[in-house]
Amino acid sequence: MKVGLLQFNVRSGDRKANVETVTRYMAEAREQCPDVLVLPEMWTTGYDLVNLAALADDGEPFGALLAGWAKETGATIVGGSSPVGVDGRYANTLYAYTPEGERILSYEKAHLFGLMGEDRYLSAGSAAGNFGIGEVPCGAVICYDLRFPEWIRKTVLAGCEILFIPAQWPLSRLDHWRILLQARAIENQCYVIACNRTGRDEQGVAFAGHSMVIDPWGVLAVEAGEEEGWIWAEIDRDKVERVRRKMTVFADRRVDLY
Ligand SMILES: NC(=O)CCC(=O)C(=O)O
Repeated sequence: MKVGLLQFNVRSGDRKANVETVTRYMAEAREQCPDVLVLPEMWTTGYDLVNLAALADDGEPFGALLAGWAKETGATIVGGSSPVGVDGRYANTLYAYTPEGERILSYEKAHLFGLMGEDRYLSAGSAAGNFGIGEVPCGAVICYDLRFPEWIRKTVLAGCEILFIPAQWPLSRLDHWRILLQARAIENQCYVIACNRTGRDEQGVAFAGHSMVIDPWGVLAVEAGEEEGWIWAEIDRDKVERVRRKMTVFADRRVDLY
């Protein structure tokens, strides 16, 4: 499975510019014959939460754009997230689409990040983000969800060999980003595919980039720097099976204790 992660400088409040950027990169991705493409968190609008009512959509055209790119590239798209509003309730929502343009996941971020104002403007989701890419069981969480191992373990116990994590994670906590991603991969013995944004927002906050793919043994398969663009990795599903067989963490859990 060939996976591409796109990190770019998301323009706050400028949906048109962000869509243009991704459209340009999708044309580039097609040349790579990808299986899966991943986008960052809140890539359509950034964190312009004060203007949420004007910027959010009801799932369209966000969904139609992703479905179109999935068909155009022939890849499953794990489409990062966007503010989606229904009945005056807004959620940080992740969609995924098959290459045929069928939606296979709608996941709402479960843990709202107060330091970026999410708790004041957004509603939290409460359903786990399990889905499948063909026969491969996958899961997804969004950014701050990464700090909640219980939530991710629940997703993995429901069946997950590849965990996707779109993010807008600041450069000032790059060490947390890397350590937590590796820990989630090691403890859950699954691939972690984490796609972060780059650049600075309008308040001058710098974002880390450093999108990465980590294998089920915790080894970095690929890691971006801070520059914009695609990074690519090959996922070997057998590796998950080998690691889980070698070290029987799931069978060894003390479910009588916790
Ligand atoms: N967008 C987010 O959820 C950011 C989370 C974050 O920065 C953290 O340190 O956690």
